Amino acid sequence: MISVEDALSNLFDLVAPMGVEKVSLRHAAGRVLAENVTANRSQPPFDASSMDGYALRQAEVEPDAMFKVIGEAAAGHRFDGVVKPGQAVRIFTGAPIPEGADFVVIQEDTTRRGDLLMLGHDIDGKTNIRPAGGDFKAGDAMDAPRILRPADIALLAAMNIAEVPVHIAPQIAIIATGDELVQPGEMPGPDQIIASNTYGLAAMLEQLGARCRMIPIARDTVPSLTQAFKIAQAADLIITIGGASVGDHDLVAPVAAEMGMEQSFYKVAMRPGKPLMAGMLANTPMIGLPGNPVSAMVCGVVFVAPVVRKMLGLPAGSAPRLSLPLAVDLPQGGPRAHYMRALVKGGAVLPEGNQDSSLLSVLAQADVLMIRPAGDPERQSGDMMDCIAL
Ligand SMILES: Nc1nc2c(c(=O)[nH]1)N[C@H]1C(S)=C(S)[C@@H](COP(=O)(O)OP(=O)(O)OC[C@H]3O[C@@H](n4cnc5c(N)ncnc54)[C@H](O)[C@@H]3O)O[C@H]1N2
Ligand code: MOO
Repeated sequence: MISVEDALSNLFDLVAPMGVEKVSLRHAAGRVLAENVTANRSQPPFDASSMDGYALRQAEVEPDAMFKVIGEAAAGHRFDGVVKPGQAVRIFTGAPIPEGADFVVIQEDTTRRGDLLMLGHDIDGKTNIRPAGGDFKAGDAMDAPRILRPADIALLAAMNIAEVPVHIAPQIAIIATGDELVQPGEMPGPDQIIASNTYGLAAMLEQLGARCRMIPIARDTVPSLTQAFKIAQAADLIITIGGASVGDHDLVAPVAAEMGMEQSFYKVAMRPGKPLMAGMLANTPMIGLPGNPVSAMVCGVVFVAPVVRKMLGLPAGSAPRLSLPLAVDLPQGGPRAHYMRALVKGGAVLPEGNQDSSLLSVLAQADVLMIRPAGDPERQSGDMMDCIAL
């Protein structure tokens, strides 16, 4: 049995970041930027008015000063002439500042009659001009890697980057194993249940940006599992669920071995999730998750999601932690790290009463996984605990 940390580091050794493809900006949200990109232009590309008003010379601003309005500058339509002493140009937000002007008086501070403009008495020193390149300059970079958020998409658009280099989404094959399983929506026999954790895992990994393919359920026979592995082999990562333990029908390890899998490790000192295995099947990394629904989902959070993040080009690291005070006292922990389903109440973390690894209802209402390291001592209410948000 190896530690969670060693298991994760072994898993990172099995995978490499995916290659790069260009996608249109419209399809880049949520993808991982793969190369630094640089702005094709500056924004704003010219000194621009930030208000509706009049462009003139700041040196001439004083109470009751009079100007002659000689033209208009609107967004998309600059004023071509030069503003000379005693002159002003009607200007609107977003318009280029005309040559000669260095100040915009907002229209609320003016009185206009025909071509004549008179300033009011309370004009402050704010120029109301956005300088050229004040947002970003041509050549400014957005650095990779980076998960592109909506604000990044807006920035890339303003930089006039219509095609974005992103990491190719890994294709993940998910194999459920077991004679007892049917797909959601099917009619289960009297001894059967519905495959659930495969769906939870696919949702988790697709949310990160992977593409998941549900392989037909492998039955508890060597030919059926062999067939499932063959179908899955074109994927970038194979995940099996179930059949990982020591029972007579737990065939994942022997069948994978028969097919030439180079095992990286088997069994991790954690609960739930002990019978986790991983290795290379031909050239495809494979992770075998335990079948208990909560075990598979916890292993998804602790191991598979970080592996997928590495494949997506993000830094290899464990799931992000937050630190929360414990709401209750806890007796000494066991020899395996315990990833406890827990609620967050009033800012404190409260482990749920029943930690059985079959209880999806408990997992679904949990806010965090609270981590008790292997050999954790007795804990008092108020002790700070590492948690992973769910
Ligand atoms: N003698 C021992 N028995 C078990 C041990 C052990 O160390 N010694 N470990 C236990 C632990 S811990 C776990 S976890 C399970 C893992 O077993 P498997 O990975 O072989 O999983 P299965 O036996 O196939 O299934 C376990 C359980 O989960 C249900 N299951 C399986 N796949 C799915 C699915 N896709 N969706 C929903 N539910 C699924 C399955 O019906 C079983 O109820 O082994 C313990 N036993
Ligand atoms: O480790 Mo099992 O995954 O405890 O239920």
